[in-house]
Amino acid sequence: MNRLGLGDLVIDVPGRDDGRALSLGVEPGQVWGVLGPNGVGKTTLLHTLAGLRAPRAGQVLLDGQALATLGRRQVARALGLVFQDRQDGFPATVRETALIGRHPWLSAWQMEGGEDLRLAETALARLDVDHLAERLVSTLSGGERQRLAIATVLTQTPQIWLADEPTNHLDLHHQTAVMALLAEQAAEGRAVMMCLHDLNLAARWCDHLLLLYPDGEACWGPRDAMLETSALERLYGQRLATAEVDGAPVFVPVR
Ligand SMILES: Nc1ncnc2c1ncn2[C@@H]1O[C@H](COP(=O)(O)OP(=O)(O)OP(=O)(O)O)[C@@H](O)[C@H]1O
Repeated sequence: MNRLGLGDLVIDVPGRDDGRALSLGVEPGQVWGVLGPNGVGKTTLLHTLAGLRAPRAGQVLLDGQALATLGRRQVARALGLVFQDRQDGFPATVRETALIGRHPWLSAWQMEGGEDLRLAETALARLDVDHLAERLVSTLSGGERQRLAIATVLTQTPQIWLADEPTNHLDLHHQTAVMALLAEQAAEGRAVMMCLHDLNLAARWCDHLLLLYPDGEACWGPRDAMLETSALERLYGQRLATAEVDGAPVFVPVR
């Protein structure tokens, strides 16, 4: 299952009137960025797409089938989630945590095998946390935890990535490495949708954008059509100066 559909989807943002219904498809090979100010509903949207929260109206579709009608294991194999709230349930090492990504693929009492371990080791190395494999997760820094969360989803091998601020806590080098990884996932035929606060990362790495406005309005489409300065200024309530660097637009807040 590698196509995510939003069919007249109205997300349930507490205390807010219904916003514009969202109708779009996140196709294999596409990288979608969701942009909007604090509290507009970006996380709520991703949670709804993951089936963790019911929409007010409309539906989420995987390959045209309503998410609500699919089995949990089927959904867990298809969707990889990089979300913000992570709790340390019990003491686990970095390697053990990455291997949790294989659980949708194993039966209830099946132990991880050699191929599972290989996938985890490759993912840990890709996210530059392989040297921490024996460490307890509780001892990791914020950025190391974030990279482990992404390595765990990479170990899972989902066809669709849903990521809530995947560059959170990351230094500049690791921000770029993670965006490159997500772009690579798309180039290999997977679909990616992520929330971002950094407009410039979105402008450089996403090919489609969904803009969520505080009044419930929304617009979406190919990146170049969405990166209109006046629309972005209205989105954030912030004046912006623009330049072009390295072939991509760069937006800088104006005091
Ligand atoms: N359980 C809840 N009870 C009440 N309000 C909630 C609850 N969960 C979310 N909200 C509210 O819903 C709105 C949307 O929240 P959401 O986390 O989706 O926003 P966001 O766009 O991801 O914000 P941010 O950029 O700050 O991460 C916010 O105003 C938030 O306070």
